Amino acid sequence: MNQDGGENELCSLSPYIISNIPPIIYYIPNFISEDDELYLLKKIYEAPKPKWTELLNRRLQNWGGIPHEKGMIPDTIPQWLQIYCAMVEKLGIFKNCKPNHILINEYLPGQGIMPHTDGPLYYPTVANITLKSHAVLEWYRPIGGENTSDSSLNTKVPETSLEARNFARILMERRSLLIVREDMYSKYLHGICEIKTDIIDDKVVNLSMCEGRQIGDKLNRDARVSLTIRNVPKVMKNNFLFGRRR
Ligand SMILES: O=C(O)CCC(=O)C(=O)O
Ligand SMILES: [Fe+2]
Repeated sequence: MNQDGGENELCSLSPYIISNIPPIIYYIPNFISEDDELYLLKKIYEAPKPKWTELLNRRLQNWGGIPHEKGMIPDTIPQWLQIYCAMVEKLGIFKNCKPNHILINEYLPGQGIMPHTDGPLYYPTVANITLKSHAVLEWYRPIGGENTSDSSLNTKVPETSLEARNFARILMERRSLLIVREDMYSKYLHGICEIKTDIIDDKVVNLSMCEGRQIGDKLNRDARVSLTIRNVPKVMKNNFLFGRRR
């Protein structure tokens, strides 16, 4: 897409809004080039081993500081990541603030992330770049958040089950950008299932934006690396870190 800045950056994103879900998610295929993807992967895998935090179902690199209720102690973001933060910032999705935090997740086939919301430590907009392999992001209503006015949603499965609360799937292809804001950020939960193959079905709400994909496709996962780019509004000032200056 054209990444030139301008007065109406958000308007230029309107063709990328995913319809038939609550506001707002933008899906931008081919946001970065193949060369950018290779460059990012090279830099990510060059990071020293201690930069990785191993979790049970994925591993991650944290850049920019550790978000904290009392304020994040800011850490330098390397130039190779700042380039992509700037590309995202140009879209005009962070009003009066800039991306200052990047989480890099690596998922092997069969790994995923539990349903969650990103929470109040962040400005309520998240941008996510997918590298190396696709993923399917599952969306869930919160418990007690069922829409009873829609009879098609009435099923025999109790609404407390994850299956019953799962109302949409988004296919994130490699090199794409996903932007989540508003109710989809603050109200609904997202997660990635711990499976090795994704089956494309009619719950995939952005299928028409994914060239060459159709219902029934079986997509085997490779290792996927994602960049989650956010703003942490509360940051410690230097003089808090080193005591009061005299
Ligand atoms: O890897 C992804 O695409 C999702 C990551 C995520 O949800 C998070 O880091 O909060
Ligand atoms: Fe998340």
